[in-house]
Amino acid sequence: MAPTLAVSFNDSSDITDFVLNKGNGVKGLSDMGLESLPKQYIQPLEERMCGTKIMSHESIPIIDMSKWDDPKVAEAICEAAEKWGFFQIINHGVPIEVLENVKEATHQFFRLPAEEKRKYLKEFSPSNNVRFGTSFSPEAEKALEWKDYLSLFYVSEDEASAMWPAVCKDQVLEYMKRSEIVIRKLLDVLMKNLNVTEIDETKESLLMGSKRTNLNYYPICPNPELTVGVGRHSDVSTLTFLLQDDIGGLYVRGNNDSWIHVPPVSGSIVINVGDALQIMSNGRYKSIEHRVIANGNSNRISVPIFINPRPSDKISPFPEVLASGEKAVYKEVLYSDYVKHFFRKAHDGKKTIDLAKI
Ligand SMILES: COc1cc(/C=C/C(=O)SCCNC(=O)CCNC(=O)[C@H](O)C(C)(C)COP(=O)(O)OP(=O)(O)OC[C@H]2O[C@@H](n3cnc4c(N)ncnc43)[C@H](O)[C@@H]2OP(=O)(O)O)ccc1O
Ligand SMILES: O=C(O)CCC(=O)C(=O)O
Ligand SMILES: [Fe+2]
Repeated sequence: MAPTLAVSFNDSSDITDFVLNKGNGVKGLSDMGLESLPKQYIQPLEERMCGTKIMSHESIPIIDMSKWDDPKVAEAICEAAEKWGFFQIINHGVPIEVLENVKEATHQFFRLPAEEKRKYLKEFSPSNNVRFGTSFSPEAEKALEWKDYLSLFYVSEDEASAMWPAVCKDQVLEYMKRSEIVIRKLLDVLMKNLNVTEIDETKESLLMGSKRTNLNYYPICPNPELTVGVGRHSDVSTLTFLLQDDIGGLYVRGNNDSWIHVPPVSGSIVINVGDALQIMSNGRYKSIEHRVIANGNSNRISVPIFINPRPSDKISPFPEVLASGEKAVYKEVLYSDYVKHFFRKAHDGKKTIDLAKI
């Protein structure tokens, strides 16, 4: 039997208030045992999964990083970034315990009462670097997405210790610290393949000058087929380092309008190319559209680390890539302008990158 409803809604503005302003998020709706999806969450037919072509026999590459020095590993990484924009890594060196701890900390944060989580809404958060929210860009969206999140922009250990929620800060910091070695290795390999032989201070800033970790929570949804967890988008990062749990539901755009599932692989990390790297590589590495479905039976979490340029960096194709006479297909853009452009509209596939196209 569904639990008794502690809150009842008279109209749709009550739901918006409950979810967005009171800090209950969609988890609050789900926990109430809501029997049907509120109309704000009903996505247009073309954004739903039904009727789309799913390539169940295809899968993105899984790359074993244990033999790191083997040139075949480097080759596989570069090929995956060029062809797929998405791959999974196993035996990457981040201890399983660190991954398990950050997943548990994510559950702990979302289990907090709404009054606690509400303290991190944009209007109340003690820091602009800590933000609890729901959907993606609710003011800009015609239909909302069935997801809550906590977004943590990394400035320093001290700032994080002072400002990030106590239930998850140590676990997220450890996860970010342990992932850094892997991220550097990946970027090293990807850069060598572009004839960028040295990652100096300027390049280091452009490739990995800022980091943001999101804790994503997708609660059980009463009508998952009518909505989305996350709509079609490409990330605006250089690379995204994504930990998912064992539920599944992430899909990547394949050829000819098809979609390919990214199956949970125990201990693995999903890596994807973001728009910033597509721009800096002049299109050699591709940021691929992806989306997450809603689930009717299980709560799902994921923990992406977005590795980005600094907000004050100007990004454009690297000179090394254009040295052989290749024509630039992207112009220079200020990275913070690019990110603001992304956040000020609803998810819209690959459209953000049009801002940088020549
Ligand atoms: C949330 O669901 C998501 C998220 C994603 C994210 C994918 C990524 O690739 S994130 C990588 C983002 N890059 C960075 O964080 C780079 C460094 N940061 C910056 O450049 C700046 O912090 C900034 C993001 C540009 C914010 O600049 P600031 O000048 O401080 O301006 P604000 O007023 O704070 O924000 C501008 C505008 O963006 C909205 N916004 C900012 N941060 C977030 C956030 N973490 N989550 C959601 N929205 C955010 C903010 O509300 C402002 O909009 P207004 O309409 O209020 O003006 C992928 C998929 C998902 O589903
Ligand atoms: O939850 C996932 O698996 C992916 C989430 C995502 O695409 C994002 O946060 O950018
Ligand atoms: Fe994403």
